[in-house]
Amino acid sequence: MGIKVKRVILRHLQMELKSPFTTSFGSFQKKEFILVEAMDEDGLSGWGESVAFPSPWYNEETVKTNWHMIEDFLLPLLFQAPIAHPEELRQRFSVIRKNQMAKAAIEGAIWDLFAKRQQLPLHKALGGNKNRIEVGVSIGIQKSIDDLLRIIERYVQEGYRRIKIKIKPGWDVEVVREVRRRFPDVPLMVDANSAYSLEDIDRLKALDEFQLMMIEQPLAPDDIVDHATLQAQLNTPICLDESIHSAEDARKAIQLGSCRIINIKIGRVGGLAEAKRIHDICKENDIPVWCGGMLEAGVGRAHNIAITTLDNFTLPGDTAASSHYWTKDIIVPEVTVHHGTITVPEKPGIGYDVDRQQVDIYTSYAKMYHA
Ligand SMILES: O=C(O)CCC(=O)c1ccccc1C(=O)O
Ligand SMILES: [Mg+2]
Repeated sequence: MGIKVKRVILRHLQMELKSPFTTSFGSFQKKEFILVEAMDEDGLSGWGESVAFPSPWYNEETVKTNWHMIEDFLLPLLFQAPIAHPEELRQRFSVIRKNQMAKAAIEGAIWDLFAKRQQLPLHKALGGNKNRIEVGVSIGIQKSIDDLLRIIERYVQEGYRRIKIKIKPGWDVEVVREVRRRFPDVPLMVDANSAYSLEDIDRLKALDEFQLMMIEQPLAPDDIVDHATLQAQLNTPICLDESIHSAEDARKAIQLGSCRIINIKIGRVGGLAEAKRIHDICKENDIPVWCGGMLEAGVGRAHNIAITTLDNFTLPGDTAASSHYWTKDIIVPEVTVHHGTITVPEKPGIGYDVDRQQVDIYTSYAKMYHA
């Protein structure tokens, strides 16, 4: 008795961020994204969230390319035949090259539906084994070092398990030095979002003196070769984010020595099944992983919590509390963080109820598709 998806609703949502989030590649004031609702013949709904942004700054996908890929290619494949297990979608969607975030949005909704039909929380359906997860917080580039120090102070007091700060040329060594002076023991890491090249090797080596947990994605978003050269000359572990799009990428990066840690984002790698494969390959090779963030609303956040229960997610991820981003999230209850941990919900599926009223408030347009 496979899952027969009868209808899918795509909604385009816009949510104001509480404060702008600035990276080396650009600044976000608001979040614009696609919410996927997939309904089966019994009227159950599964939810997925595309993490593509409106502009192709982080990767090449956008909200509009995702809508196009989903509407014109992925939904016809989804409606083609019943689904015995969500892991089948990886194969079914493989005729479509790339477009991982579009695929993951659909696959995520089907995982939720699958878990609900089995009366299982999503984390159990994925094979996870934790009832709490540890989380950190990612802090954007600020106007001044003083502003940054004040913000870090607040999150350290709130109990977040590690602090990640965004860096770029001109906002790096001096900033990290001040942060370390003020917080000598806080678990600290930096994320460059590909703002450097091998020509900057001296600047990157200068970060070695600050006992950083890792440097995330210093070099180009598609590179694993230069990262291997860099890792050989750095003591600080490199963590890859943008460069890893699949389990195959992870295998090659590990073989080359391009990183010692991998950030797994469900959207970036094409879904939960691929995320699990990356987790497994990393585990076999003693490479710890953690769950990255894409400023997700509640549905994406819930998926991140579920995948983080797999046992090789040993480092705190970027899944901060709903209230860190939003005045009001789209799930009930919202995601809350206590002493730097999130209690994993035990209700079937993603474990949170989608607040349809709130979804309507944020929806600018929607379209329904029938099998
Ligand atoms: O709080 C979060 O969701 C993580 C924020 C973050 O670091 C990020 C946000 C947008 C795009 C890329 C990244 C990243 O991890 O590189
Ligand atoms: Mg990153």
